Amino acid sequence: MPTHLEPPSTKHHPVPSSHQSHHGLRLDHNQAATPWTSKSCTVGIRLEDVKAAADHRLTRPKRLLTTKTTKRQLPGHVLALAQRRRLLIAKAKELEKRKVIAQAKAGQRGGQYGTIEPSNVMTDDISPSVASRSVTTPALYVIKASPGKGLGMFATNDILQGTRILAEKPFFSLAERPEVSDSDPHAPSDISQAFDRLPPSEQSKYMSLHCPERPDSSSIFSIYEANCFEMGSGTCICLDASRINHSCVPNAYFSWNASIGRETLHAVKDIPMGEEITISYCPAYHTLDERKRKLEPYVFTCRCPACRPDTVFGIRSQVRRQQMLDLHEEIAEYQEDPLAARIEYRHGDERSAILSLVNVIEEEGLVYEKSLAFHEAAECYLKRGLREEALRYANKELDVDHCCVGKDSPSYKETMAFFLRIYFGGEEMLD
Ligand SMILES: C[S@@+](CC[C@H](N)C(=O)[O-])C[C@H]1O[C@@H](n2cnc3c(N)ncnc32)[C@H](O)[C@@H]1O
Repeated sequence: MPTHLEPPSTKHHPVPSSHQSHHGLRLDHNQAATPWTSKSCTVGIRLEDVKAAADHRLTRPKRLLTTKTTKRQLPGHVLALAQRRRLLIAKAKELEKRKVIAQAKAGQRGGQYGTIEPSNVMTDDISPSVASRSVTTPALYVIKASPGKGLGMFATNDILQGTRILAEKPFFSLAERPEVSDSDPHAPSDISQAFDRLPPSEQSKYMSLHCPERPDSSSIFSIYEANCFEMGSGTCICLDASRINHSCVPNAYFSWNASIGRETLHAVKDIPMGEEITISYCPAYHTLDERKRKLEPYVFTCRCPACRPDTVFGIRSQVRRQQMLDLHEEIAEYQEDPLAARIEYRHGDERSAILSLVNVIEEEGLVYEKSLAFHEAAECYLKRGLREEALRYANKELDVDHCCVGKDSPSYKETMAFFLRIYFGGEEMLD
């Protein structure tokens, strides 16, 4: 089953050819190796964080004053940045205030990226199983029939982009055992033993989850494969999250947040009340045929806009997905051998290939994938000594990560660290 893979500390570019293991809702993108440089940071800018980090840094005078870069940049440049920062902070506060008002009007609680605490966020003083059960009357979504798809998750309010829709504790989990198989790190016996340890009432909840008809395997195994999510180095079942259906152009993003020990779901677009909330069970860097193959274990035919070759969007999507793959390869080539790449490819340099990739991703209506592209763009500008541009793209990366994983996610914090390293001195500051 498709699984959201959120590695604890790094993000990697997707490499379609090596994507083998999409069991359950395990999201593959984090797992994939990549010819691109691995990304060691994460998400969306909150100016308060920049300010807090800046203040923190300024209270560490020794390090500040012994930094070659800082000494060189203190005059004028720092003052201008500080001035700009003050203006941006004021603007961000105003925007935040407006968003809170808008969300209050929409009947939601909270009002910023990642700050909404939906009613299904469980407290630590109840067991995961009880907690999962308590997710029956969530504020932002309802689980109900989705025509042709079984059950699905639907927005009960207008949900703003970046809102944390769900933060669910695992119902039960399994440590990964790569020795079992590369593509399927869980032995059926691991799953049935974990199942046997559940109390009968929990077993019946487990058995009520969707079970694809697969004659080759037991129901307990098929249910796990069709419903499990990546969870650090293992996988888990979350009762509500398991009801989210797939779209190749999803409106939400699912990831494991190790800081809070929960699977989180964020709106990557504004989701109108009544709309189905969807995630992608497989990586975006796949052609239509490849996606079909990846989705086979789930035993359904995807009819999302990207999988409709009878529509204009569907036709164009096929071109774009191929472009994404080609650009991915081209960027890797520029990083490995720029001279050879310049002869072979039309873009002339890595930077313009990355910017083309960002455009294609945007046209395709994908969001999370932009984070990696923005990161590459930031690093690329940094390599050329174009710090302001690098900062601009690191800032965009931070925004995407903020929207997709939330500020409390370790990967967001890594992206913030990356952003701040550029902000405070560029590449020389990278340690
Ligand atoms: C993790 S479950 C999702 C919730 C499930 N619909 C339910 O009733 O519990 C995965 C299963 O949902 C169905 N499904 C998911 N996305 C779908 C889609 N886009 N179209 C049709 N069926 C879908 C498939 O049967 C798939 O095996």
